[in-house]
Amino acid sequence: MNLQTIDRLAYALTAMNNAGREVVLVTSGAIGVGLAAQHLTERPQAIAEQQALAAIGQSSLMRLYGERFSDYGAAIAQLLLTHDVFDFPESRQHVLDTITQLLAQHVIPIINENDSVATDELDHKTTFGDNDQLSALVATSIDADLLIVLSDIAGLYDQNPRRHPDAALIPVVAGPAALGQVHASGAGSRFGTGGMVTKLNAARTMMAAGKQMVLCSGADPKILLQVLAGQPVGTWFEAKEGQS
Ligand SMILES: Nc1ncnc2c1ncn2[C@@H]1O[C@H](COP(=O)(O)OP(=O)(O)O)[C@@H](O)[C@H]1O
Ligand SMILES: N[C@@H](CCC(=O)OP(=O)(O)O)C(=O)O
Repeated sequence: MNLQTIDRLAYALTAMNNAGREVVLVTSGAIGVGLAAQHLTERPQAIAEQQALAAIGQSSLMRLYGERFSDYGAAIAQLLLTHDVFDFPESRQHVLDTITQLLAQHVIPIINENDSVATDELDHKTTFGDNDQLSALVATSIDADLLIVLSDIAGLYDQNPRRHPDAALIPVVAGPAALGQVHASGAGSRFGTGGMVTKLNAARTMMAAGKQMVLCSGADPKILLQVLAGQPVGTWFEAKEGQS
């Protein structure tokens, strides 16, 4: 676990919250923290083992967030969601009502997939759903102005920079037609799951809802403050051509 990054994330999100922004955090990490707790170095293949690790890791992850956010004086809450919550209007509405209440009370909702009850239906197949899509689903459902995706990479490149050192960062992708031209592939690290493909799916969801998304490095979460200041960091996905 990268405690310094979590600390900086808590700092940046609290600063945003204090400035009057409504902040919702979608976080991964349950399985990763579970792996560390069980002294494992590789993610197991079996779904049941991964679900058990998520159950172990999620509570530690939240304890950590709880400590860090309270250091900065922010209150947090946990929501664990599965994709089907959004398929049923009543359950979707209950989730939205909960988030609305939390935001009204200046509490920062922290959302992860409820990995231990997630099934292998939908597009989960042999793996869990990805938090890139979940974050886009949440962002569009709550009518968020902006989705910021913090990744292990500085943004979208014209080809996978792990394989092509001469790859160039794409600062803006304006509209679905431009997104259609982009090449991307799967996960870049041992712990990442979806790779760029799932991030582009998230961007597609945001664009379809007429919303912006920024993809940037999560190495130093203070980058969030730069994004909100409109600085040209990472890749900005605009809903339409000519918006940036
Ligand atoms: N065109 C591309 N631009 C940037 N990254 C790419 C691209 N194609 C594939 N990737 C890979 O996607 C990875 C990011 O996805 P992933 O590892 O799942 O990240 P995270 O853990 O942040 O969700 C990058 O580290 C990189 O290896
Ligand atoms: N819900 C899972 C992670 C899902 C996921 O999208 O992971 P990642 O690709 O690391 O963002 C967890 O908390 O471990």
